[in-house]
Amino acid sequence: MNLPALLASLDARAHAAADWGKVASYIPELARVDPAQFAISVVLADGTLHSAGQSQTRFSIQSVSKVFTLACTLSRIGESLWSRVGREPSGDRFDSILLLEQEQGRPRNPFINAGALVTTDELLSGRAPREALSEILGFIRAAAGDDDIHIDGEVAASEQATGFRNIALANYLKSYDNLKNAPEMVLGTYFHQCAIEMTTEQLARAGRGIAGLPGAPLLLSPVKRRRIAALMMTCGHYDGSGDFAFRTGLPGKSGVGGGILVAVPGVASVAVWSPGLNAWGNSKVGTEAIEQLAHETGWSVFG
Ligand SMILES: NC(=O)CC[C@H](N)C(=O)O
Repeated sequence: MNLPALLASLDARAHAAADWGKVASYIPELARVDPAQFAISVVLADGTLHSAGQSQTRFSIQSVSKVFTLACTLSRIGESLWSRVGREPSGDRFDSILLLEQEQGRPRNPFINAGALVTTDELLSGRAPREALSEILGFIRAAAGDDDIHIDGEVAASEQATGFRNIALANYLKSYDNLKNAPEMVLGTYFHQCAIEMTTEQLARAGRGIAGLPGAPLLLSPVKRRRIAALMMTCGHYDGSGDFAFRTGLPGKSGVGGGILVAVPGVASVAVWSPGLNAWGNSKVGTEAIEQLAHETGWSVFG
């Protein structure tokens, strides 16, 4: 397989796309992003990095951050997280409130917004938001081996001003006693973690540990990385998780900024970015590129 040529062909194919999908419009800063952009980066088990497209362009990782927050929270408190958050796909949109009432304020999984708010609440546990955020950023920087990874304050402020659904979710969780900290503190931390910006190269490197690549910084036990990857597979694309698994056979976590982090256990860590989204709120062209990559390489957790 000639990976550089394959990635170049994915870039060319992306730019031939008649329909890039629609950028997220509910966060004003993201609504301004040009959808006609594409980047893909792959780190292989031998440590080599291969990219095509705008792999030096920083984008808002949004919900891809939930993977790293979950890793930090599991490292901090371990299994007790699961008394407050489930591990089942929700079958609903990422920002849905529907099941929260039926299930007494215990979110289905850590990747839908309600579950991510609880996970962030655990990480916060009485500390100042700045401390929890520096733990998340510290984890990502160490995982990527790169300190030049930061939070875009304008994106965070933009979501803080308009994130009424998340504000509703946090208050609803609090009413069920499933937030320990004040909703404003949790929301502030969550909006800032979502506003971390990275290039696909940085994200692919940060995903090496979750993919279990040799030589990755040892930040996660094998059990934790397998569990995180299992949740990516079953819940990482919300109500589009089944479709993503069917099309790619790989665990992935998407964000409304158009990024997707994909783990090919023991083989590769992949990051793709294209800001236009499909109907589920996952990168449209990014998903198509991962589908094609999996098809051409034969990469799949199903052998
Ligand atoms: N799917 C996402 O990426 C959602 C993240 C976004 N910050 C939100 O909470 O709505």
